[in-house]
Amino acid sequence: MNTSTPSRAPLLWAAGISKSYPTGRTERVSVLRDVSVAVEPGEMVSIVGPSGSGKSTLLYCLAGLERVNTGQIVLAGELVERASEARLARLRRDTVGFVFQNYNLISSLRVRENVALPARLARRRAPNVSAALDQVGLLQHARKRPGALSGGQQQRVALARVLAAQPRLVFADEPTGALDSVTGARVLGLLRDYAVGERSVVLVTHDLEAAARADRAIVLRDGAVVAQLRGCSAAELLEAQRSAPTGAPAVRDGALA
Ligand SMILES: Nc1ncnc2c1ncn2[C@@H]1O[C@H](COP(=O)(O)OP(=O)(O)OP(=O)(O)O)[C@@H](O)[C@H]1O
Repeated sequence: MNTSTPSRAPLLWAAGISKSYPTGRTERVSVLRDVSVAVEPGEMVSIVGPSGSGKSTLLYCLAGLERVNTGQIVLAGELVERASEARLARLRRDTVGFVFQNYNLISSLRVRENVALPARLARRRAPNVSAALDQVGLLQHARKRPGALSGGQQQRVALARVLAAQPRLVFADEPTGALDSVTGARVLGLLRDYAVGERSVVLVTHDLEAAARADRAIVLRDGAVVAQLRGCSAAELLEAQRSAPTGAPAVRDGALA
């Protein structure tokens, strides 16, 4: 693993991170092993791997939502391990947007209030809620409550909430999981377009076609990075997922972070 300090300042940099959970009084299950990742400004990175390989856990750790056991994460210039809970909460509020797999919308608030909330909490000036809802094709549902929407519509509200807040780093956990292929392609296009300038997107997905639209794909197996591919096809990702041996990261285009 390359754990040296990066030459260009990435928006997100993680070196040698490991994460385990207790499964009994003395036993632990190891979910992430010695994972190193860097995300540059303007980059869209996808994380793929079999079910249970640790994709969501990695996303949560990178976003500062889960603490790691070992290793370092630098998020927007801040060393996450050293940050107090309060500092970490501010960092997440000001820098990070997260599209959760289960949407995490507030059921008592209307759609437009849900979308406005993170931007308001971050004290950003008048978030453009209507534009964000329009981007995901849900402007006509702005006054409804989340419970009146389908799962796929709620997923798009969760994305609109992030788009309205305009964070520098967007983390999206299976953002097309509940969507039909046309709507899924539209959502991916929005995420793709978001990753420009100072802004980056990190995406977890089972959909290898979706993953291949990122600038770089990270392949996880058994909690370890087994390959990182830049500008690859879905077929190449499938092959990498199948064939790369655990513990021996494959690198293409010198893309290993
Ligand atoms: N809080 C926890 N306590 C114990 N084990 C956990 C916890 N969270 C995750 N795990 C375990 O970590 C492993 C990786 O889970 P994770 O959800 O990160 O995988 P994934 O690749 O995102 O899976 P999927 O594609 O099915 O969503 C799984 O075996 C899971 O059971």
